[in-house]
Parts: sequence; C-alpha cells; structure tokens
Amino acid sequence: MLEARSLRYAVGGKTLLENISFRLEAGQMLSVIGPNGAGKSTLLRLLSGEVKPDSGQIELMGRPLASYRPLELALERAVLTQRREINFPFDAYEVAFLGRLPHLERRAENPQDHQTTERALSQTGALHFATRRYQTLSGGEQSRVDLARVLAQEPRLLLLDEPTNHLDPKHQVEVLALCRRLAQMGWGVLTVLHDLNLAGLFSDRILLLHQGRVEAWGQPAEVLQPARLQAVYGLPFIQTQHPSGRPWVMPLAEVEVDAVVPQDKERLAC
Ligand SMILES: Nc1ncnc2c1ncn2[C@@H]1O[C@H](COP(=O)(O)OP(=O)(O)OP(=O)(O)O)[C@@H](O)[C@H]1O
Repeated sequence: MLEARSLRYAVGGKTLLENISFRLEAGQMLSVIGPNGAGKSTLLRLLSGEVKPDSGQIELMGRPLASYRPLELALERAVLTQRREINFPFDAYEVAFLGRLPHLERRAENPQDHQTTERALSQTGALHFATRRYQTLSGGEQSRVDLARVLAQEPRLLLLDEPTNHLDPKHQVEVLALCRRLAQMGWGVLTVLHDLNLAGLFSDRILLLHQGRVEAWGQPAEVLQPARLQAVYGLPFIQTQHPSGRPWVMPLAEVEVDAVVPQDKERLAC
C-alpha cells in the first residue's frame, strides 16, 4: 500500500531524514515513534505528498506518489496533522463534513455524505457535541472532531500525527482501538505516537526514528528492546509484559528520595 525507499530530505543544508525505508501493507497499523526532533512529522509530510524527498521513492498503491493529482491523492489518503487549521466559526459537524469535500468535487452532496459524517463523529465519540462551535471545544474534543474529519474522507490510507494528543487515557485507547479496527477492515494506518506502550499494544509494526534515521522497523517486541530504547531516548528502560502478551516498557527515572516529604517517608515505610 505504502512503500518508502531510501528517502532523504534536507532543508537549508540540514539533513532531516536520511536513508528511510519501510513498507506498510493494507490491513496493517504502523506506529512511528522516536524522540522529539527525530523526524517523525517531517516523514509524515513527505508521505502525505506535502513536500518532496530530495532522493528516494515513495509509492502509494504501487504508483509513485509524485504521479498523483491532488484530488486523486485526497481520495486515497487522509492526513491528520498537529496543526489546528480551522479559523472559521464552523460547528463540529461542519468541520467533520470537510472530509467529504474531495468526494464532492464531481457530484452534488447526497444523504450518504451526511451518514458518513455522522458515523465518523460517532466513531470518535464526538457526535454528542456535533452542534457546538469547534473553537469552543476542549483540546481533546477538537482532536476527536479532527479525527472524524479524516475518517469521513473514507481514504484507504490514514496518516495521523499524534492522534492521541490531548486525549485522556480512555479516549486514547478508544481512538487507537478504532484505528486498529479500520486496519482490520483493510485500511492502512500510519500513526506517529509518543506513547511507546500504546504503540506496542495496538501496532502491527513499529518504525523507530532517531536523528532522522531508521533505528529499527519491525514487530513491537523486536523494536521495544530496553537497550535500543536507552540508546535512542538516553535513559534506561525495563521491559515487562502486558496481559495481552504485548511488550510493556517503562523508563527507569531516578527519583530523588529527598524530594519525598518526611511524613510521606514514614507513611511509605509502614
Ligand atoms: N523547515 C525546517 N527547517 C529547518 N529545520 C526543520 C524544519 N522542519 C523541521 N526541522 C527540524 O527537523 C527536526 C525534525 O523535526 P520533526 O518535526 O520532524 O520532529 P518530530 O520527530 O516530529 O519531533 P516532535 O516529537 O518534537 O514532534 C527538528 O530538529 C526540527 O527542528
């Protein structure tokens, strides 16, 4: 469905991505992880066609990405960026309906467009505030409407930059479970995530970026190795197992015992 081969991208003489290769099959969910500044969002911009690599190839559905016309691209893939792009007084429903626009380039809107929009809002738990003004929604509510917009686009490939940003744990899990269900229905889902354990729980494959290069690409248990995470994130990790059998990792942060106030020390000692 999506293949990147030897991508290189530089801006102003600074190389942001180098030798990036990986594949995403239809029906798979791939999470891109890595420290701040590793190049995750930049990679998403390349994969969405927003910017072109200086060298290397990107193929979408077996065709060079560069050969797609904008409308063709909008019907194949939907992109959720981290930027809030809505500056008009739209309500949440209208924002989600924007996802239908590529389909309305060559025909009039019909009831199915509205059913699709409502379903997308319902899938992301946003239907009950669909009539609220988008700009008055909380960050988490806006995130769910933004996600509904890309789902309403009904693409074959989802490119999501931190879709769990601003979400509480319940909604984080719900959004990623939804992504997983969409993948199981045959969509391709590529999502940038910071939460290593959510990436480990929900992904078929993980791509670990470090300083603009691929540090690892594979199944969660292969990628989420403590030694590898320590090398990339610069602090020690331990790995245990989630009840599902998936890997579960924790950074071993050093806690200053002196920072615990005396009465808490006594309580902790009991
Ligand atoms: N247009 C640009 N010009 C110069 N440097 C850039 C440009 N775009 C991105 N960068 C730099 O490239 C690096 C990668 O940025 P990117 O946003 O892709 O990282 P990221 O992995 O998504 O980080 P985060 O986890 O903080 O969102 C960063 O050091 C960033 O400052």
